[in-house]
Amino acid sequence: MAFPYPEARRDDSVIDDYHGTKIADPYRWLEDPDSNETKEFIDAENRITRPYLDACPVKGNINQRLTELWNYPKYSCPFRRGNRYFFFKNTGLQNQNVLYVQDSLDGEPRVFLDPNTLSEDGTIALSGSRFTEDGNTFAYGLSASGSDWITIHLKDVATGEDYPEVLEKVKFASMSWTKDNKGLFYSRYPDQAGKTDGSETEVNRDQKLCYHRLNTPQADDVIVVEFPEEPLWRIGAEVTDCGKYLIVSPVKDCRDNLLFYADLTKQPELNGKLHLTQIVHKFEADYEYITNEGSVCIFRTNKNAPNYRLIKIDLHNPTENNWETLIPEHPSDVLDWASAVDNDKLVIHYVRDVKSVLQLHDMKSGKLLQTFPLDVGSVVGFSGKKEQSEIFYHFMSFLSPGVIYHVNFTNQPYVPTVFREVKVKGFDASQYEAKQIFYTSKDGTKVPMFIVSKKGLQQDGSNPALIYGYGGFNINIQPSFSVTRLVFMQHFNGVVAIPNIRGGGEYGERWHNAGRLLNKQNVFDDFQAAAEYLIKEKYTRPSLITIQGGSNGGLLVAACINQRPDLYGAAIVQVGVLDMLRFQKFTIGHAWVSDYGSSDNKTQFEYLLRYSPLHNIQTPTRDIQYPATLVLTADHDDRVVPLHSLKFIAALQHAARHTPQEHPLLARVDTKAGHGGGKPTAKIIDEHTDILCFMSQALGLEFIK
Ligand SMILES: O=C(NCC(=O)N1CCC[C@H]1C(=O)O)OCc1ccccc1
Repeated sequence: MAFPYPEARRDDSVIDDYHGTKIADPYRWLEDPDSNETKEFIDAENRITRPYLDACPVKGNINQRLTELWNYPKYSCPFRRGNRYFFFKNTGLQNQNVLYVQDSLDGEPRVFLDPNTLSEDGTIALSGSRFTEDGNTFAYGLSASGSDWITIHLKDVATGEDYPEVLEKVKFASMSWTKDNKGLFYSRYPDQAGKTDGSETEVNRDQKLCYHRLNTPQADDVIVVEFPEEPLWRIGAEVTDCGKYLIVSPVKDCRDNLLFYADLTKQPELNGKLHLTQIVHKFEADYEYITNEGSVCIFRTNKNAPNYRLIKIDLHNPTENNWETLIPEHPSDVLDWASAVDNDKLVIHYVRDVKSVLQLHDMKSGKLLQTFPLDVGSVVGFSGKKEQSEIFYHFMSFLSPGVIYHVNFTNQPYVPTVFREVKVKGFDASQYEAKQIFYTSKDGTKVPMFIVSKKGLQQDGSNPALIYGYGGFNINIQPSFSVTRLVFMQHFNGVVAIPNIRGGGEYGERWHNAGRLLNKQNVFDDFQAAAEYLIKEKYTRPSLITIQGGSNGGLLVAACINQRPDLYGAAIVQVGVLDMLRFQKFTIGHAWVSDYGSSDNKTQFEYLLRYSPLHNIQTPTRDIQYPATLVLTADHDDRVVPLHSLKFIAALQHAARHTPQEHPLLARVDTKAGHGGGKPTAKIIDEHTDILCFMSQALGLEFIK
């Protein structure tokens, strides 16, 4: 079916010079989100995509099943603040989760904050929140249309009334109250010319750490930390459990941070710049504050420990040769997070071959006290505090949406009890199976992969497969429950495959380093080898494979269809990073150089040019054409600005015009939506309906009732 793709103007006068190499960028004009020409291009793309998706004969069935299965109650772990309990709940199809408050764990829940009342279409979302130590004041961020920008609001917990002030120009902010409950530290950007609603592309720079006193205007806030000579740094800050110190952790990209601390008892007035003592002087590792006993702080770090370890740093003598190891690096398990509980214990989450392990350790000695039993899956939620004698944790797997466990430390032995178990109407987990296999990648590396499907599927190559990948930024893709994948398995006999490709953090820093900078091609090789494994083992065949990824995963999918268009039947490229020569010029893109490098560096430019999706588009021939490809983005995505997707689809459609390319190459550009965070349920279901419709249409998949 030849498509009348929009004819996007090609401005051949735009030629960039990278270290002597000339690179054309004919769709540079698509980088202006506000030009009429860009808006018309977006409308033209949606005008061909919408009818194609709506023509899907089983769209109604797909949408109905997604909606039915989605409609199960979702809960967060309860958490205690002051003398109240709180928890998030979604009855099933609510656009945004609702925050409830109880006077006791089995008290009658009352709505505390319902973001659904803040907008008709659910596009106002809660994004970050912090209670004061006494639990009487609640700071919360609101984001609109999926943007990373938030406004901070302050609510009196007892009355539910908001204080008058609203804190603006906040993004990538840590919020941390002083223990006197009178104010909070937060990070903000300076006022900038032009709009800041998330549809702009200007670089985020010059972030400051401020202190806000409750019930005063933001204009009176004080800049307490800034690094004016480092405009790209983001400033993390956290008041220690004891309230005496402020830990300040600047980060310049997406890994490694410095460490400073301020003794708040020596500068309690907080009316100017804080005096900082520097602890870590080089960007060479991650350091994350866990808790402290007096001046001795516990940090999680990968310094000399690629699988991470816990160390103790005495703020009174913080030089590295005085650091002590509290919990040494495990030879294979990755120390993913740690949390102080019950005054003298640490709950520690490990990732072992991509599966969760949850342990209790003695805070003083580091000694293992107990391992909490878990099925194969992930701990996706946790609540507990140093001074509290109970914890909750939320377990999830491919086939279970969630069990919340409760552990009370007031009596031995510490036995987890089921606090809440959620069932999904119309889903019988016993009909499905999830397994983990290890396959061999191009360079011989063993890569784990989860394979989930109906039990008893014939391995005769006749099943459609959906391969999802990410592959970057030290992110672990652990088992999770997905209604959309359930519909694909139940109604298309689909096989869902999740390869844990390099670039992620599944095997610590080594795995991350093996998939970034000049090793990035390993990520694509791993993903392509996953498809080849599924074909060889007769789970599926190329024309029935869909590959899917978002953001860095969108880069993965787009690079893979450029490199191996023959291997797949369909490709879903969500909010992808697709112009690898220019990503650092927009919003927070400069932070990604830790994984990608930068075209400003000659060696890295030459490497980036070899895989950048926008710069490696092939011309389809009779023998080899692109798989059916759907590129998705949205107008308020200020994490990965939509220009990546717009330039890519324009170039792809241009390459395909007047060639034997028959499979559709389409773009779906949503409005009042962003990178994904905070997306209302209605929009998520619409988007997933479209994705399954695209797969069904493109691969000719029959819907099994
Ligand atoms: O840019 C990122 N993270 C990396 C990111 O979002 N990436 C990296 C590549 C594209 C996109 C993605 O994969 O989602 O985070 C910015 C941030 C958020 C919160 C606090 C501090 C800093």
